[in-house]
Amino acid sequence: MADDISSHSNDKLSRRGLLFVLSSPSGAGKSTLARMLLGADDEIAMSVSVTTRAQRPGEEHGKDYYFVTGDEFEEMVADHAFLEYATVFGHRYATPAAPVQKSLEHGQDVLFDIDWQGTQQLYQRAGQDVVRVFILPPTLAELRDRLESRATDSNEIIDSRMQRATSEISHWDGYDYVLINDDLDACFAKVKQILSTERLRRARQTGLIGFVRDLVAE
Ligand SMILES: Nc1ncnc2c1ncn2[C@@H]1O[C@H](COP(=O)(O)OP(=O)(O)OP(=O)(O)O)[C@@H](O)[C@H]1O
Ligand SMILES: Nc1nc2c(ncn2[C@@H]2O[C@H](COP(=O)(O)O)[C@@H](O)[C@H]2O)c(=O)[nH]1
Repeated sequence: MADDISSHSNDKLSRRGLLFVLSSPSGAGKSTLARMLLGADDEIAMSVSVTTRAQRPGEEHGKDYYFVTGDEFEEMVADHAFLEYATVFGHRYATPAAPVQKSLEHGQDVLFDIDWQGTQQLYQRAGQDVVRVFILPPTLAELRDRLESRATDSNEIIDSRMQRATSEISHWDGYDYVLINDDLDACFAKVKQILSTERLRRARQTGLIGFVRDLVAE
């Protein structure tokens, strides 16, 4: 296991940046939106998760996920290396703490593509620093179409993801924003808008734009 994802000090998690979460039922488009955001915004870094699921064609270890065995995963749990972890579709997924801490220390916001269980855990730990965005497909039929046309999963896996979709959608009220990803560009524009609004809100809270207040007071 790479040192950069397993060595950490959880209790020193810096609070300077935003933890920006995108969740959705599988296939609604959160990874696509995440990629677009990373390409458009230098001030946000992706949190690369650890998983025990098999690598898909085209996925890169360390870029899309850190692919580990079940034993390696449980060792990292025992070492308190994770900010959150959950079982999704029968596989283990987790957010390594060390890279998140590093990004925050460098003044970057951090982007998470995690499920509702991980979002709840992150929110319990980091509270107001977390911005939670839930992405919905326009319809369940369209969700299936997207999973099929992505062509990364067998029919059996697609069926199981569709079966889980309704229960995942039932957690929408644990989120700060809910967006329908019908038109991709329109949805992306809303994601960017949410991020910039939340950055401004945070800057107001932390006094980073105190100089504006000083100017007005003069
Ligand atoms: N608005 C959209 N209209 C049509 N197709 C879309 C739209 N958004 C995403 N897609 C396509 O849908 C498929 C699923 O998208 P994506 O892989 O981003 O979903 P996901 O929510 O990250 O799924 P998972 O949780 O399984 O990783 C991809 O082929 C993507 O190109
Ligand atoms: N709680 C967490 N959920 C995660 C994490 N990384 C990904 N995920 C979620 O798992 C499903 C399936 O993802 P896939 O890439 O196998 O299709 C999806 O809902 C992701 O958001 C994580 O670190 N923690």
